[in-house]
Amino acid sequence: MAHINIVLDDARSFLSEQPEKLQKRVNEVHEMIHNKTGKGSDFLGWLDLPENYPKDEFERVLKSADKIRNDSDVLVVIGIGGSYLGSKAGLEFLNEPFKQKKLEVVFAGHQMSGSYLNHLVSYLKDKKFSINVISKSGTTTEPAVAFRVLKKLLEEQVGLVEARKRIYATTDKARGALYSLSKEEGYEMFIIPDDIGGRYSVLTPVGLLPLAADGIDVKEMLKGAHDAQLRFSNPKLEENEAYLYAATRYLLYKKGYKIEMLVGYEPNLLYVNEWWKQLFGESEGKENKGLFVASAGFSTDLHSLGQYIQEGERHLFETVIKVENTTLDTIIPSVKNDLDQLNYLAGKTLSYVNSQALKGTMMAHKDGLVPNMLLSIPSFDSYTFGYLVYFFEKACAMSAYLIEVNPFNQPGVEAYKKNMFALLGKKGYEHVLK
Ligand SMILES: O=P(O)(O)OC[C@H]1O[C@](O)(CO)[C@@H](O)[C@@H]1O
Repeated sequence: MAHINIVLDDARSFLSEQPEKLQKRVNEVHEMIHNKTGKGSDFLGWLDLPENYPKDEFERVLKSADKIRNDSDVLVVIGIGGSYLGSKAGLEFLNEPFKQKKLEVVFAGHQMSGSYLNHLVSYLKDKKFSINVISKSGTTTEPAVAFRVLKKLLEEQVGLVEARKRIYATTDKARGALYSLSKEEGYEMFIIPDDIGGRYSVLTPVGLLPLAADGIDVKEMLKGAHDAQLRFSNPKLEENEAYLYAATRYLLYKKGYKIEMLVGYEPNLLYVNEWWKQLFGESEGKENKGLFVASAGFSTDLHSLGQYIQEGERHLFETVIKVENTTLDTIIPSVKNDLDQLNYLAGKTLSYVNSQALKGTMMAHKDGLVPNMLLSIPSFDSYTFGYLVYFFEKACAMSAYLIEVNPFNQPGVEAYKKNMFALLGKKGYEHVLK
């Protein structure tokens, strides 16, 4: 049975060719992925990771997570892009809003705001904290700067020896400044495998350590990913929802819909959107090709972007995530005088109202000539998160190969870095702005 359901009813009528017609091409790309013959095939380590997850490393992740919870009130996760978005998405997906936990997980090094870092330093001053610094290359400016500042703070707070026991480094197995520094200092180290790129790394220690430290059942998460791996190893479109999604978005793109919006109706999904945007944006946006990926949280954004989606330029389609069961709910009370005129909703749950908003919006957007796809997931649980991650990873590889780009590189992100380094006077970049 499919764990993610995909409903294409509101997309099909916009297509002249149906996704099932692409089966032959999908089979070819599937072979390319599984036989590792496509562009960038050195980066397919995520494909069977859930099945072959190294046991000893998994045990070390769990042990370190326990130690972090015992040592600290706060875990600072330092990383940017694929080195933080997956764990942030997982935390938001799985955690209950407003719940105070024994360990607080906060993020740093995901931007360059001096003000943010200054506030974080003040916040940490009278708290016990550990650091998980994550960088595959080990040389990315944002996390490196944040680490320099927070490492100093921790060393001043607890001394060099204890600080070394509270810093966990997740990086390459043999290269990069973070690798050398961590070896030198003797930090507990976790490896990001050579064949897994940053945006595909959430199921490696990149995501697992912060999530496990937060108390999330990462075993279940890997189980979900493993079941997705098994389901999506069959290329048949009628049994492979990841490929069906990829084929449909490809056909919509070919029809002139250049923007895909990922839409959720629960705030817990907001960072899944952010993670998904990096996954698809960095994988497909190259060689002047690729869907522009955007996102929205409804019904919030129906009161802002909703106007554009309904009546603006007709170049976008939506992929809507519906969560079938949210654990807690709110019943709308009945009031005597009905001054707010809401008694027609009395006794109904807010989830019911939300689901009618979803239905009504999909109908309205379809009428406004916006194709829609619906992905239903059962609930906010670790298994589903792992499953969803793998679903999008596999769909992304298929999607990028369908438009014939390398899903696993990101040459374009170097352009701004070169200019920035030249402007900052970094050695070796003097020629760039001449
Ligand atoms: O883990 P690293 O090497 O610090 O890289 C962080 C992020 O920066 C990029 O290399 C470029 O934005 C992403 O692909 C990556 O996820």
